[in-house]
Amino acid sequence: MALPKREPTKLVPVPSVNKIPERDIDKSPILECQHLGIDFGGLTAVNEFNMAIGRTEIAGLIGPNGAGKTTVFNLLTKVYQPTRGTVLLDGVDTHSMNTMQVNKAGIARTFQNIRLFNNLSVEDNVKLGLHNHIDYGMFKGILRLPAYWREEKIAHDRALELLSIFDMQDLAEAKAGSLPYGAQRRLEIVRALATNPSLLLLDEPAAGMNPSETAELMENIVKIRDTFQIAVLLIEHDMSLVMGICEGICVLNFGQIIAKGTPDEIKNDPTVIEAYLGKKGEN
Ligand SMILES: Nc1ncnc2c1ncn2[C@@H]1O[C@H](COP(=O)(O)OP(=O)(O)OP(=O)(O)O)[C@@H](O)[C@H]1O
Repeated sequence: MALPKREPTKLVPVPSVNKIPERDIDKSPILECQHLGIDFGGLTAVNEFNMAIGRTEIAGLIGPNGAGKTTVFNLLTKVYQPTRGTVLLDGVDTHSMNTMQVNKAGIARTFQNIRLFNNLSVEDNVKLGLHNHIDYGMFKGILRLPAYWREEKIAHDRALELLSIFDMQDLAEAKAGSLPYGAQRRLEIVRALATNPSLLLLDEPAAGMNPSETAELMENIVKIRDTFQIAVLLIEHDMSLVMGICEGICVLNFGQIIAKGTPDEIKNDPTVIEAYLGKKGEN
């Protein structure tokens, strides 16, 4: 399947990161999941998962431990093939795509447990994400032709530009494994952004962060959405983050959607309170 090549978005200054726009979901969703489900032997981990996400929406996927949230991410990124249902990315069925093809088509993700190349530099970790989109060419690389150096310079400049989102450009030469925990989480997001996604999946981005790091992360997620004009779907247990920046929230319990709505609707939904928020101590 021929996928349209997307130009990387130019970074532009963001006037305000506090403005939450109207949900644009009805205009034309970037992602649609229809009757999505997966069984592992006798266990139905996810069933009848129906969700649409607007092109510049920040959406949340919440639910108790084991509810099926990461499994949904694994279905969207083709780590798992669904047992049933359809995923449409920008209207295109991802059924026949593998993980790499889904990434090229526009879905990038970070992981619950950080997965960086610890012995590579920060810059090289970002360049690995850029690789999908820059044509180094084997012979150009081996022979170190001028075109190789031109593309290498483009990759270097783009990596620093992306790192500057989190003010990490001065850390470009540091080993990824030497960074503090919060910075490693930020680097994972930068590396995902380097693949030029139209939908960014963040699996517990605030895990292990202190409240001030989480507040900064919230601003940065909004800034990323505003700058790149992309959609973000995040899994998070930190309700201040979810309720603070998500426009639409989907709640899973035992693999089933039990509620969907705006933060206010979710906060006041008795099923959610009983299944999840109540148990978490009225966050
Ligand atoms: N590869 C697999 N084989 C068998 N069962 C699996 C597999 N992956 C996930 N599961 C099961 O599917 C269910 C959902 O797991 P999942 O990790 O998606 O939950 P989660 O909502 O992300 O939980 P947490 O918040 O703890 O990360 C669990 O019962 C889990 O044991």
